[in-house]
Formats: sequence, C-alpha cells, structure tokens
Amino acid sequence: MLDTEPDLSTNPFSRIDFTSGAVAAVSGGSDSTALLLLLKHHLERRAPATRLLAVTIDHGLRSGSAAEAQTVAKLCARIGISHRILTWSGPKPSTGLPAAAREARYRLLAEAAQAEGIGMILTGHTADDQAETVLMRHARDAGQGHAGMAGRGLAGMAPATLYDWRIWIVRPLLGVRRAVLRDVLRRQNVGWADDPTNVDAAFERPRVRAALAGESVEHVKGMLMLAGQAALERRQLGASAADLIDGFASQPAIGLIRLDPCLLSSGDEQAAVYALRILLATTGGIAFLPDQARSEALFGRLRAGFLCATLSRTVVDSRRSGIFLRREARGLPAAAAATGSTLWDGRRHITLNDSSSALLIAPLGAAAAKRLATGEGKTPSSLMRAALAAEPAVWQAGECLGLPGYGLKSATVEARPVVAPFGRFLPSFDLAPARAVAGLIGAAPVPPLPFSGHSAG
Ligand SMILES: Nc1ncnc2c1ncn2[C@@H]1O[C@H](COP(=O)(O)OP(=O)(O)OP(=O)(O)O)[C@@H](O)[C@H]1O
Repeated sequence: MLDTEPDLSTNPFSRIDFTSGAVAAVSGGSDSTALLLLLKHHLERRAPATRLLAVTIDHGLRSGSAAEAQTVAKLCARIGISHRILTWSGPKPSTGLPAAAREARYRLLAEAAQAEGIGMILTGHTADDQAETVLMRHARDAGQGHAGMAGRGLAGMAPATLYDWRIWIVRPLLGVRRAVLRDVLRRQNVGWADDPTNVDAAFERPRVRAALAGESVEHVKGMLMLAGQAALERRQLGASAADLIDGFASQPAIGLIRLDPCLLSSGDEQAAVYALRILLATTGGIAFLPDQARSEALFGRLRAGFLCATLSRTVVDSRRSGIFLRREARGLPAAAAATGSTLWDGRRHITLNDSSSALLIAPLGAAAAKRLATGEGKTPSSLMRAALAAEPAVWQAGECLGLPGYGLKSATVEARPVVAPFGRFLPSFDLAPARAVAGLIGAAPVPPLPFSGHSAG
C-alpha cells in the first residue's frame, strides 16, 4: 500500500525516531484515522517494539463527541492498538473556544504521553490543513498591512513543534493531501467521522477551507510552495539571529542581558532586529514577539544614540557600557504562596521541592536588591540591582530568604529561566534562536528533535 500510492511514495515516517514511543492523536476524523493505520503499518515493518498509544480527546462540546471517541476505541481494539479517551472537563470560555479547546487538547495529549513515559505526539495535519493555515495568515497579514515582511507566519505549521519545552508534536502527513488519505481508508473499508464544526461558517478555518475547495490543485500547490520557501527563510533568519545572540549577548546578572553595541553594525540588520525582538520577549516574559515596525524603530533609535525606552515589558537602557535589557518594574506578579510548579511572570518556572514550610514568592523589590552584593565589574551595579529587584524571591513571615539560584542556600525552591516566546510552542523552524537564548539565560536545553540526523526538516 505505502509503496504504490503516488502521494505516499515516500514513507512519511521514515525519518522519525520512534525510540521514545509515540502517542497518535486520533480524533476519529479521516486524517488522524489514516495516520493511525499508516503508522501501524510502518511500525510493524520497521520498529515493532515501539510503544504506541492512540489518544482521543473528548472535548464535550458536541452531543456526538463521546460516541465518536468510542468508535475510535473500537477500531483500536480491533487492530490491537492501546487507546485512551481523555475528557476536557472544566469551564469552557464563551469566546475563543477553538483556541481554548486546542490548548486543552495539547495539555491532555502531553499528560497522556508523559504518564506512559512517551516522548512524542503525532498528529494527522495534512497538506490541506497547511494550505488553509497559510491562507489564513496571508489574510491576517494583508489586513494589518504587513504584506511582504511577515514571512515568519507564512511558513505555516512546522513539521515538528516542541510543546511546553518537553514533548515534541510531529506532523508526518503535512505533505500528503486529504483525498489520498481518504482513499487509504476506503480501500481498507474503514470509516471516519465528519466533524460538523469543520463546515461551520461561524469559524475562520471552515470558511477558508470552503474557499480553498473552489481553488485549483495548482493554486493549492502554489500555496504550499510559498510556505516551503517562507519556512526556509525563517530557518535561515533564525540561524543568523542565533549567531548574533551567541556573539553579542551576555547575561551579567540574572534578569539582565547585555548587548554589545557592535550588534547594531553587524551588517545583517534583519537578523539583528529579529534577535532583538526575541530577547525583548524573553526578558519581558511575553509569549509573542514585539511588533516588527516598533522593533525596527527602536533599533534605529539605538543606532542614533543612548536612550532608555520600554518595549515588550522590557526596559532597554543603552549607555556607554552597553545596551542592557531588563524586566520593567511595573506589573510584576503579586505575592503568592509557593505551590508545586508554576510559571511566574511568563519568565521563570518555579518548583517547590518541599511543601512543609509556608513560603511566599514575590518580587525581590528595590529595597532587598540594594542589600545584595552584585560584585565589581564592567556592568553598572545599579542596573544589576534593578534587574534583580524584578526577580522572584522567597519570603517567609515577612522576611526575604533570598533569590533561588542567587544566594538562597536552600534548594527548597528552584527558579528556572524560561525562553518566553518559545516556552509553550517552539516550532522546529525556530530551533536555532531558541537554543541560543536557552544557553544565554540558563534555561533547560531543548530536547533533541525526534528525527534521524536531528535535522529540522
Ligand atoms: N479530539 C481530538 N482527539 C485527538 N486528537 C485530535 C483531536 N482533534 C484534533 N486532533 C489531532 O489534531 C490534528 C488536527 O486536527 P484539527 O485540524 O481538527 O485541529 P486544529 O485545531 O486545526 O489543530 P491545531 O490547531 O492543533 O493545529 C488531527 O489530525 C489529530 O491528530
């Protein structure tokens, strides 16, 4: 079957490393049901010892969803694949429902994988999904007057995305058309469920899907080529930005990044602005990069002379001793009891290793920062203290016990830096700058890509 089908003539799983097992995300729709059958076929022949678990998320949003999940369970039982159904419980928002459902879906899939010690999730996203994604981003960019410089989004979905900095989501069918997958199912006499929300014109994706259905095959091919080109450019830009971060950025104190002013005349302005945007989002603890135009304007002002400005919750302080980035003092989290594991201010993963004592986590603040020894060096100590003041400190009964990793003797609380713009979702296109920033700020290393040869694909 795999060897004779034109669009599946190259085995879509051949480059994937299955050593850590796989969770197949199966909704019961045609794409993910075909994913399951093709994957089973591949593993039986090439890696029969692989741990494979199929998981269906019941979002509980439609009356038929539980029955659809049961249909997947029956199919899995028939073909001998372990299967779990996980239900999205908890409040459902009245706006932004698709995004919230997606967030919950990935969280539950990752939990299922982790519970089984599996390090990878496979989804059934197809070439049709990719064309829809690119078309939607095109429309959004054009609406915002960004056409021409928004190549980043036009890359579409990446072949792999790291979720929560811990588990890879791989999309092996991104190059395969939906019609081909449906043929596979028909030939094996396997049915699938048609999700009515896929044709509900109240949502953007179904509207785009309907528009694409009327387009020629050539048009869709053109969209996919555009995405491929944009992905290549995004990877190249990311690699150049990573080189600039490695060469020109340092961290003289926790929360303080110093940029060598030579960055401003490095010769690759586009990559330098991209590096600046990534570092601004990281320092400010923001999941998205600051606006391109505002970042370019800031870059221009940095070239023109010394300044102190704020963008992306980050104070940019350019002076004779360098360009310094630190979290602004406004809008820091209020004091809160330390609990198991939390993301603090979008910037720090706080882990409480011993819950026997009642501890509070709150910003160190200017007064306590003044008492910290910051050492002698080229970096002005006032800047180091300002950065440390915005770091999470451990407090008990009104007394500051110190900063985790900076003078706090006990290992009760750990605070690990997070590469904020990529902390939740890291598309494989952006691996190079994510690795560079992780090295710079002391974040956990990026787990290796589950592809043989570790290429970003
Ligand atoms: N209810 C579900 N249970 C398990 N997996 C699912 C479910 N819904 C979607 N998936 C997985 O996600 C893939 C894409 O599905 P779909 O296109 O409906 O989601 P999407 O919202 O566009 O995805 P995303 O936003 O994650 O890119 C499916 O092929 C399947 O692998």
